[in-house]
Parts: sequence; C-alpha cells; structure tokens
Amino acid sequence: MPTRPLWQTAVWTAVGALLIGLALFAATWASLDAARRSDLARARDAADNVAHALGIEIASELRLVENALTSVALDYRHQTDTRPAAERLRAAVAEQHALVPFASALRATDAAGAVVVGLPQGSAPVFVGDRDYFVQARAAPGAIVSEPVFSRLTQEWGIVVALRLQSRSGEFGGVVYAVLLASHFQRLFAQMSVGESGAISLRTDTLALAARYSAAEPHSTRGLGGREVSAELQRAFAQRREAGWYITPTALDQVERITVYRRVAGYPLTVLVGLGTENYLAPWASSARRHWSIAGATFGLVVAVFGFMLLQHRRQAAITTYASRLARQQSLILDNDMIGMVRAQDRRILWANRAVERLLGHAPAGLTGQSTRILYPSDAAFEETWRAAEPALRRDGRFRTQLKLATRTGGALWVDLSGAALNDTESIWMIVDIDALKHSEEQAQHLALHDALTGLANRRLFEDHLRRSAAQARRSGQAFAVCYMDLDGFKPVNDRHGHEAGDAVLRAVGLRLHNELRANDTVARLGGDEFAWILSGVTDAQDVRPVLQRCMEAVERPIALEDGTPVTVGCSIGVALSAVLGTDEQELLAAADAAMYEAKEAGRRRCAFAATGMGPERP
Ligand SMILES: Nc1nc2c(ncn2[C@@H]2O[C@H](COP(=O)(O)OP(=O)(O)OP(=O)(O)O)[C@@H](O)[C@H]2O)c(=O)[nH]1
Repeated sequence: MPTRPLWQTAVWTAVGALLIGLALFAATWASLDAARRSDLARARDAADNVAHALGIEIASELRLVENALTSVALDYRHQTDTRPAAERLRAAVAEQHALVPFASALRATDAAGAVVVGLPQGSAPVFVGDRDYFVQARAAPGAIVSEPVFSRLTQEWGIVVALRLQSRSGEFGGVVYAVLLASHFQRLFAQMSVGESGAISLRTDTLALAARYSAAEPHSTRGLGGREVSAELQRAFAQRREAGWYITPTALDQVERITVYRRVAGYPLTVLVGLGTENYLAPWASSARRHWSIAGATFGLVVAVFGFMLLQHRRQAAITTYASRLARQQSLILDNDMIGMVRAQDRRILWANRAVERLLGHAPAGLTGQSTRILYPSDAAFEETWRAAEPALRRDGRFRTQLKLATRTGGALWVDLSGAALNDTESIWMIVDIDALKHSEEQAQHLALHDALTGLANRRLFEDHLRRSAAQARRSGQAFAVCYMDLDGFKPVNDRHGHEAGDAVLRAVGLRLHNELRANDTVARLGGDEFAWILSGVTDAQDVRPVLQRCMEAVERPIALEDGTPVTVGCSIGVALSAVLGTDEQELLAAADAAMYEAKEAGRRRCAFAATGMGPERP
C-alpha cells in the first residue's frame, strides 16, 4: 500500500489541529459571550431597579417640597386671618418645613430678593435676588427646580425648588424656596446597593451634577455643579432622554461602569446608576479565565496528541522504509547464485533458492514439500546429521558442519552446511560449496603422507601405521612383522638407462609389491630404492616366508622400460618379528633394517630374520 509522504501528513495534522483549535475557541468565545451578555443584562436590570426606585423617591420628595411651597404661597395669597403678613408667612413656612424635614431650609424672600423668613437665628441678612432661581421663579407661574447652587450660608452644594409669592391682586411679593442639599441625596444614594465600584448621580437637564455618591468615595463632593460627562452619556441622552443605558468609563473617576439613567418624572432631573463592570462581571471574568484555560489546555492536549500521532507516523514510515530495504536486501541475498538456501519445517523443504539447483541439480520447485533426506547420500548420513543438528538448534539456535551432500545425478558434493532455527519447527539452511577446497585438502594430505613417485605410503605414514600395529599388538597380542627391502642392482639401471628409467623401475616395483600384499599390509617407499611393509597376524618365519617369496619373485620379473628395453633388479629383505623382538616399533624397524643389511652382506637376493639365529636365506 503506498504510504502518504510525511510532509503531507504533517500538513494535514497541523490543519486538523488548527481546525479543532478554532472550533474550540469559537465555542468558548460564543459561550462566554452569551454568559457576558446575560450578566450584563442582569447588571442593567439591577441598575435600572435602583434608578427606578430613586426616581420615584426623588420625585415624591420634590412633590412634597412643591406641596409645601404651594401651601405657603396659597397662604400668602389668601391671607385667611388677621395676623400681620410677615408673622403669618413665618408661621406658614415653619409649619411646612416641618412636613419636609429632608429640605435643609425653607425660606421666603421679599419682592427684592432679601430673605425674610427661614434664616437661622442671628444669621446675617441674605440676599438671593441675584440668583437664577429667584429670577426664574419670579417669572414662572409654578415651582421651578434650580441648577446646582453653592449656598453662601452653609457653604454646601444643593438644588433649590422655588415658587413665586403673589398677592390676591397678582402683585409679586417674593419667592418661597426650599434647599435640598447634595449631601441629602448622597445619604439617600448610600442606602442603595451598588457594589464596591458603583456610583449614583443626579444631574439636571443641563447635565450639571447636583449630587453624587460613589462607594469608593462616599463623601466626596468632587464635580458638583460641573458638567463634565462622558461622550457616551451625551450620545445616550441625545437618543433617548427619558431612560437608557450605556457602558463607558465615568468621566469623573475613569471607572468603567454599566450606567442606567432615568429621568425623575415631572422634574428636570435625571438619576444615573452605574455598576462597575469589573465588579459586576468579576464572576464572569473568573469563569472566562477558567474556560479559556480549559480551552487552552484542551488545545494543547490536541496539539500534543496530533504531535504524538505525527511522531508515530514518522517512526512507522522509517520502519516501513527500513523493512522494505531489508526485504530487498533479503531477496537479493536469497536469490543469489552462490550460496544455496533451504527453508525447512520439520525436516521438510518449504523453499529453496536457485543456488541449490546450481550446486545439487535439484530445481527449487521440485524440492518444495520433499523431505530433506533427498539432499543426503544415505539414510545414515541424514540421521547422523540430524542427531547432531537438532540439539544444537534447540540449544543455541544454530548449527554448522561440513559434510557431503548428494547431487541429483548421484554424485557427492562437499559443502559447509549451517542452519539457524527460526522457531521450534522451522529452520533456514545455508549451503556453501567447499568441494574444490576439500579435494585440494585431501590432495595435500595425500601428498604429505604418500610418496609422489610410486603413490605408496611415505616414511611418515608408514611409521604411523607401524605405531598403530605395535599398539594393537600390545593391546590384543596379535603379532606382526616389519619387512625392510632394498633393491639390488638398481644403481646400474640409473647409470645405464638414466634417472627416468630408474623412476619407472621404482614405480613398477611399488605397484608389484602393492599387488602382492594385502590391502591392509601398508607398503611404503621409505626413500631411494628402499621399501618396507607390515605384515599383520604373523608370528614366525614360517608365516612370513611365502609372502617374501612372492614379493621377491615379483620384483625380480623383468621390467620393460618406456622404449621396451627390459631391465631386471633384485631385492634383499630384512624381517623383524614382534613375536621375537617385542612391540617397540623403533627397535623393530632398526632390526629389520639391520637384517636387510645382513642379507645384502650374505650375497643379496635373499632374506634375513632378525634375532632368530637363522642365517640369510633364499625363501
Ligand atoms: N631413478 C631414481 N634413482 C634413485 C632414486 N632414489 C635413489 N636413487 C638412486 O638409487 C641408487 C641406490 O644405490 P644403491 O642402493 O647402491 O644401488 P644398488 O645398485 O641397488 O646397490 P646395493 O643396494 O648396494 O645393492 C643410487 O644411485 C641413487 O641415486 C629415485 O627416486 N629415482
């Protein structure tokens, strides 16, 4: 299956993580926005309730004040008793002031503006004829509410409600007015619950600040009489004069508030109630922080999971690449033409490569399903190999040996066979052709132990066999004889016919001795024209004589040289019997050699038995 390139997976992973992140953040934002809206709506409702309640309260107070002023004015107009006018006015003002105790003062002036009633005892004369409210009240038929004024008497800010006094004939007689101090409204506002950063203010229609309370500065008089307002307030007032709301930092203290305003019904005053957004939205803000943290953590988790998946994919891709490279290498190795490979299960061939065909002649397809016995030259070799291989495979997981396998045509091939266990039943076998190596090894070994000229055993091999015969004789008591032979008249052949001819004679003698003796009698050429052999199972001269006779006759038969010229040589033989001399091989060989010289001395072409007391003889 073609795998997608890593960079593509990385891009898709990043896009996926980004989309999930966007969805997550959008959902969080939407949910928080809805929560914020609902919190704001609740804040607005709460502020509106306060504004509404205060509006009613202030309107009712103003109405009470207006009633009090009207009562004084009516009394002044109708003059219902006979008391002097000044006294009656004083009594009326005092009576009405008692009904509006929240007004700091209730006073009356004469037509010129001099306060004539309501001043504290002993106070200096007060003149208000220059005040706007006096001028307005004189001109207006009903009560008027003043802009904020700073009292010359009490040194405090407040508003004044004033009403014209006129006689029955309509003549202007002065003004009766009540002073409502800013501190009075401040106390009223302080009773409302607006939170730590809330504020309540009262403004006239010209936006002048008549009273203000803020929870942070409960007794502050800052801004009173001024018209410093936020742009938001101006915009809201311009759009909806009676009631409305807005959110903005308050001009006076720069605290952001949600402010709801309501006009006091029937009066040129507006109550503004502001709740600090920070304060009011605190639970929302902490919930928002929590939500954003959760969303951030979730997104982090998503990125981590995607990153992990990408890493896994990268690892997987690396493994796949490595595996396919390995598979390619493996198939190249398996498909080679040099090393035979066979996979087997329970000694049955599952698969073989092309090299097996080259080495052993079996087509790979023909081997599948066959017993591995087919590769061995015999049942014995098959079983013997398995007996050695099976425990080694189980123990070490591998096995190696050198042996001859059978070719399809019945031949044999030396191989280096190594097997490795794949599991309990399966194994893989490698077959390396070492046939040539083995043959050259055998050849080298043969050369080391045989005489190059005659092909007979050399002195080394002879002495080895002699040692074995002696050991066996010591073990089993089986007697043997060592025969030492030297050619007679060989030198003249060399001298007369040349060295080549001498070689031919030596080869012929070797062959004849080989033919006359039994296969296990070990004939050797010890050097020059000296030969020796071991006769096993012989005890005395009697046993040896017929053999010696045969050998002597064979050697003495004429030998035809290459050009057909016949040459003749003889031989002298010395014999040492183990039954006579014991089983020390060195002693036996030396004794046979010495006996051979005895025979030579005695005239050649005869044999001599060492240490027997018998003289050399012609057998
Ligand atoms: N052609 C040939 N001659 C060899 C070889 N090895 C030794 N000789 C020769 O064989 C001869 C052996 O000498 P002798 O043993 O005196 O020969 P002989 O004539 O049989 O004399 P006796 O042994 O005393 O009877 C020497 O001339 C050697 O040079 C060989 O491998 N090939």
